[in-house]
Amino acid sequence: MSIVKSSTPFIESSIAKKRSNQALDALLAEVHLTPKPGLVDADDGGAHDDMNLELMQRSARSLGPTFTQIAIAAINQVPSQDLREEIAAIGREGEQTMFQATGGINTHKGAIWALGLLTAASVFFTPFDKKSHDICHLAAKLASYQDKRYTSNRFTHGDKVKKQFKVGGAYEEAVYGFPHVISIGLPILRTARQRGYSEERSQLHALLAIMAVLNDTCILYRGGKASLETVQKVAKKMIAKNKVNRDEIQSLNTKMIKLGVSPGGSADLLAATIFLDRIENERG
Ligand SMILES: CC(C)(COP(=O)(O)OP(=O)(O)OC[C@H]1O[C@@H](n2cnc3c(N)ncnc32)[C@H](O[C@H]2O[C@H](COP(=O)(O)OP(=O)(O)OP(=O)(O)O)[C@@H](O)[C@H]2O)[C@@H]1O)[C@@H](O)C(=O)NCCC(=O)NCCS
Ligand SMILES: Nc1ncnc2[nH]cnc12
Repeated sequence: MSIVKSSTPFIESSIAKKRSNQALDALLAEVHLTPKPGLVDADDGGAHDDMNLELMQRSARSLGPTFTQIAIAAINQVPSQDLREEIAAIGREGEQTMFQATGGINTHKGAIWALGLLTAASVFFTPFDKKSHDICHLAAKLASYQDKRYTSNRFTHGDKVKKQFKVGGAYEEAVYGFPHVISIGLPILRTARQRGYSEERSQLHALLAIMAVLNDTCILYRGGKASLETVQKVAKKMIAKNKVNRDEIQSLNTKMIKLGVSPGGSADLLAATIFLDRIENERG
C-alpha cells in the first residue's frame, strides 16, 4: 500500500516526501559522523556491545516511511489534540518498526520522538516562512498536547532517572522548544563552520557542546550522576579550546566505554540540529 494518501495533492506530497527524506538524511549523517565518543560510528560501537554501524543504518532506513507518514498527516495542519494523537500513533508504530529492524535493540527511540515532531512542524501551515526557532516552537506546541489515546503506563528508563535525579528528558526538551538545539547545537555548528572547520568537524563540535550540558537520560540510567558529570566536564573542556582533536575524542570514547555510558540523547539532538540547519540553508 502506498504511504502517500491518494487524496494528497502532488505538491503537498512532494514537500512531505522531501522533509521525510531530510529527516532520514539527518539520522544517517549523525550515524556516519566519525569519530564520536561513546556512540556507534564507522570506527566502533562506542559503549554499545549490541550495536554497530550496519545496525544503525538499518534502523535509520526503516524509519523513512514513519517520517513520510508523519509529514503527510501534518502537512498544512496546525498543532491540535487530534493531530498529536495521530502523530503519536504513527511514532509508536515507528518504534515497533525500529525494534523489528534491529531485533529488539533500542537504537532510535529518542530520534523518532524529536525528528517526528520536527518533521511535522516543518510542514505545518503558517503564513510565514519558518525559521528553525519557529519550527521548534510549533513542535513544542504539538508535543504539549497530551498523548491521551495511545499513551502506555510503562515505567521507562527515562521516567526512572527523571524521578531519581530530578531532571528533564526527551519530553521536556521538546515541550520547551528544543533549547539544546536552538541555543547550542545550531550556533556552535555555524560558528565552527565560520572558523573554517570541515562539515564533519563542525558537527562534532555541536555534538560535544550538547554533551557538555545535556541531562542525557541514557547516561544517567546506565552510569548515574557521577558518569554524567565526568562526561560533561571533559566535553566542556574540549569545547572551551575551540579545537577538538582526534586523540582527545578517542580518549573520551575509551573513558565512556569503561563507564559503559553512551550519549544517545545528545546524538538525537545532533540529528535534529542537522535537520533544521539543512532546511534553513536550503532557503539560501
Ligand atoms: C515522550 C517520549 C520521549 C517518551 O519517552 P520514554 O519515557 O519512553 O523514554 P525515555 O527513556 O525518556 O527516552 C527517550 C529517549 O530520548 C533520548 N534522550 C535521552 N535524554 C534526552 C534528553 N535530555 N533530551 C532529548 N533526548 C533525550 C534517548 O534516546 C537515545 O538513546 C537511546 C539508546 O539508549 P540506550 O541506553 O542504548 O537504550 P535503553 O533503551 O535506554 O536501554 P539500555 O541499553 O540502557 O538497557 C536511543 O533510543 C536514542 O535515540 C532516550 O532513550 C516519547 O518517546 C513518546 O512518548 N513517544 C510516543 C510516541 C509519540 O508521541 N511520538 C510523537 C512523535 S513521533
Ligand atoms: N550513533 C548512535 N550510537 C548509539 N546510540 C544512538 N542513538 C542515536 N544515535 C546513536
